[in-house]
Amino acid sequence: MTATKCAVCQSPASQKCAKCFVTAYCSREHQKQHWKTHRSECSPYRVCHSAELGRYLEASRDIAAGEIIIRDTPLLVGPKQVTIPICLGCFTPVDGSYSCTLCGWPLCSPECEKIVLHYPECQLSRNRPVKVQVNKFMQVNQMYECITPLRCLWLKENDPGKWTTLNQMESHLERRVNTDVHEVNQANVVDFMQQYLRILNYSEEEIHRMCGVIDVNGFEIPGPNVIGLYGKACLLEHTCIPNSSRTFDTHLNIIIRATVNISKGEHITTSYTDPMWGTANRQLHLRTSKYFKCTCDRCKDATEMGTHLSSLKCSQCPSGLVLPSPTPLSPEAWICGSCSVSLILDQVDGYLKQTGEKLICLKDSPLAASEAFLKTTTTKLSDNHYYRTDVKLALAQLYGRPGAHNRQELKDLPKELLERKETLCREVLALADIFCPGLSRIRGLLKYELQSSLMEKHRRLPKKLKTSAAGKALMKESVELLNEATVILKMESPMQDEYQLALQAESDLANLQYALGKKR
Ligand SMILES: C[S@@+](CC[C@H](N)C(=O)[O-])C[C@H]1O[C@@H](n2cnc3c(N)ncnc32)[C@H](O)[C@@H]1O
Repeated sequence: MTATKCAVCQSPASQKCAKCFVTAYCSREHQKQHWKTHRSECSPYRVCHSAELGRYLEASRDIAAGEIIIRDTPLLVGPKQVTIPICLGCFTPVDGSYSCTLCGWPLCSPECEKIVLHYPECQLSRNRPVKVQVNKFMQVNQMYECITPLRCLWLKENDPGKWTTLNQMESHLERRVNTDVHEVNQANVVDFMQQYLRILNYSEEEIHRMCGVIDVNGFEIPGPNVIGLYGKACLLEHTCIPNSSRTFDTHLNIIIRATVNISKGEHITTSYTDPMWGTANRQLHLRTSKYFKCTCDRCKDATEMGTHLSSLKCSQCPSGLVLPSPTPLSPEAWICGSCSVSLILDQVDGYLKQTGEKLICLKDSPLAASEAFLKTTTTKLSDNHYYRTDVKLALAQLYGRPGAHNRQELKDLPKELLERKETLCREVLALADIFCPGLSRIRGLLKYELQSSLMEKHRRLPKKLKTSAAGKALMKESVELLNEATVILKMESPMQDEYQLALQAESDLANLQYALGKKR
């Protein structure tokens, strides 16, 4: 990532731009000469290092919300470790009807055989006396666990620059040894590569290191079951209230944008987990897959910035909330803030596990089952509890969207359900404002849903009320929400459903503006 050649004359460079710390020069004269070109591209970040975080990114100047901070091409992309058989050229599911004529790995067509992405495993799998044979389709197949590590290892001989970048990435290998994940990788990646594919030119340690690099640094690309490794974006540190968002373009480049204004000197952060999860779940995910303990302000605060996203309701006193104590980072018990009643950890974990299982069953049930879940959990979970918020988010999006179990269109939704949609949108949006502030995807989605319910409410007003002060305020709020939703969702990748919603929002906005213009 760090340039070592002068950006002007390509000779060895000893000085770097003091703003971005990325572009390098051999002399002050060449730096001055280059400034006219460099000014517009001067990176808005610099790479820093600390004992706690390792490498991280800091804003080298003020960055405005919405600005692109990083646009990074992948070092490599490959299937996620756990996947059904997919084409190793275009990543669509395969059924075995076509296989690579050179190596035997299933592909979807002869065209995909020519896709360069497939070269690494194709070349490396040819040591076998007979071609690779895959027999299990449409179900998770462990044979694919070796593909992305192989694509990393192949760079050793074929692209030393990328190989160096991969080896600078954190693998946490020493912490993975003797864990379940290491054991599984030994069997499904190392042994499989050495015994089945007969690939013997990489050490066991190198293979395990690449498995670690993928787990710690890989970005899941939405949609095609694919993970990507990116040399710059991997330097983003985690916080539980991030100031950037990520999306991918159709070439699988990653795009990191500021979701809020970031001042010069502030760290640029992302979230490795879902910011709408509660602290215990975020901590568990970070500990077991990224190998660190997050100590951000949110994680240290048992109330999660006053939202009580993880709190329970006390069964012994009317308004008490039960919180992890003495700190959510290492709880020893859960204690009511009002009456001090104490619950042991196993009791809380057991109840949450049971409730989580009920929540999973709601996925294909009628919306009334989700409402019943909210009703029954109201005495035990805080109003904003993450389980309840998860259900509210789903309901906020599903009310007014026709589908299974006779789900109705917005125009047919009974008045009380239209109001319910509005309430749910507002409740979840208030939490997203705190945990995913600014131009985040979830806020864009919720703003779109909220405006649709307000617009429908306005449509149902009697004619004379439409032009009353209340009617106008309703329309004004809807238009503002639609505008904001369009701006946010338009930043999404065209591969994402949200982008389609952005196009819908844009067309709704144009129609609305036309209609309003006509009325004036
Ligand atoms: C994707 S890498 C980030 C770049 C990494 N710091 C480096 O030097 O290559 C993820 C790793 O960075 C470290 N890290 C990121 N965010 C952190 C945080 N908030 N607290 C502590 N460590 C963090 C952890 O070691 C984590 O496994």
